[in-house]
Amino acid sequence: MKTAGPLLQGRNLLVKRGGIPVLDISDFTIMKGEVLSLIGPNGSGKSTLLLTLSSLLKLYRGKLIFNGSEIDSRRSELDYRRQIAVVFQDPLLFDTTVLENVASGLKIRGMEKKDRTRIAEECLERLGIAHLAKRSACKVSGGEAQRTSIARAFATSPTILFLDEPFSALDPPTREGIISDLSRLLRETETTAIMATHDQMEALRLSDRIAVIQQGKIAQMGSAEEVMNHPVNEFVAAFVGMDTLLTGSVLESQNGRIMIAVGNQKIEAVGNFPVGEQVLCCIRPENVTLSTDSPEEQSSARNNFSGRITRIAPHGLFYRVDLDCGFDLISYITRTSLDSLEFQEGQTVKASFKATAVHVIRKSA
Ligand SMILES: Nc1ncnc2c1ncn2[C@@H]1O[C@H](COP(=O)(O)OP(=O)(O)OP(=O)(O)O)[C@@H](O)[C@H]1O
Repeated sequence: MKTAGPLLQGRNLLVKRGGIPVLDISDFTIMKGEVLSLIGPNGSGKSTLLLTLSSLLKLYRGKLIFNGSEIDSRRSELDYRRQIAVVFQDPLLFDTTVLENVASGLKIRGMEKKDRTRIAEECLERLGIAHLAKRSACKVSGGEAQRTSIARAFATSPTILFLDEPFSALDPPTREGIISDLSRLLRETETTAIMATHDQMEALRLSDRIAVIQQGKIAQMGSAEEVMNHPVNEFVAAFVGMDTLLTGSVLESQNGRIMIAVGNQKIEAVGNFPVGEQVLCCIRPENVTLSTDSPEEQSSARNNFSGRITRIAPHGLFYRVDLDCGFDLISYITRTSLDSLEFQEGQTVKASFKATAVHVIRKSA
C-alpha cells in the first residue's frame, strides 16, 4: 500500500435517500494508490457510499475533500468527475464498437482520434480483448462487456476508480479471470480504487484495506488481517465469518493470557482483560481442528474439548460440523477429512483450537 498522503476525504457525511437518512459517516479517508473494498450486508449503504464519494449522489450534510481541496462548487465537482471513473455491475455500453466504447471517455475529453484509438487499443490489449475491437459492444458476452467497461475506465487514467459490484453478474471462472487482470492493472498503474462488493473473497484478493458498512456507518476499517481476525464488535465478527461467538467471563488474567469461563467450560485466550470482565470469544471455524483421538496426547493446542456432533452440512467446498462441547462450536473440514474420519451426527469427537485462535472482544463493544 502506498502512503503518499490522503487523496479523498469525507467529513461528517449525511446522505438521505427518499427523504430517509441512509448514510452517516463522520470520517472517511482513502490514501493515494490505495485499494479499498466496502463490504456489508444488503442495504447497509455500500453503493450509497460509493455513489456519494464519486459525487453522483448529493450530500445532505458534510463535505468531500479531494487532494486537499473541498469539492464545494459545480466547477470543482465537474473537475473532480473528470478525474474519476465508475464501473457498475451493468457495464452500460454504447451501441457502437468495443474500441469506440473504450475510447469514448477520451473523446468527451477532446482527445484527437489517433491518440484516443492508440490508448484504447492499449487498454483492450491489457484487458485481453484486443480481438474484440471492431465487434459491436451489443454482441459480446457479459464477461467481455465488463472487460470493455473496465478498459474504458482505465483509458482515462482516472485518479480514482470506483467499482460497484463489478463482478456480481459473472460466473465464477469469468469473475476469477477479470479479478486477476484488474488486480494486476491496479498495481501496475498504482490507481486508487474503491469497490463495493458482496464477496469477501473479492475484497481480500483486491484490497489494501476493507471497510465494513453497518446500517449506513463504517463499523470497522482496516487491513484484511485486522478486519478478518480482529473484528471490533459482534456484528463485524459474525459478518466476516467468525461463526463461533461465545459470551463468557474472565476468570484469570496474567501476562497476556486469559482464562474465560464459558458455561461450565474454560477457554484459554490471549489478551489483557481484567478478571470479571464480560467478553465475547470469537473463533473462526477453519481454526478448529477435529479428531477422533485424545487431544491431550495429540494436540499442542491449549483448548481441547470433547464435543457431540449435532449437525454436518455442506458449506461451499467444505463441510460445516456443529458441535456441542458444553458450548456451541463450529468447525469446517474438507470432504476428504470427513470421509477418512467417518464422522456421523451424534458421534462424540475431539475439538482443538489454539489460545491465539480466540479473538476476544469486550462484551459491551
Ligand atoms: N433510489 C433509492 N431511493 C430510496 N432509497 C434507496 C435508494 N437506493 C437505496 N436506497 C436505500 O438506501 C439504503 C442503502 O442502500 P444501498 O443500495 O446503498 O445498500 P447496499 O449495501 O449497496 O445494498 P446491496 O448490497 O443490496 O446493493 C437502503 O436502505 C436502501 O433501501
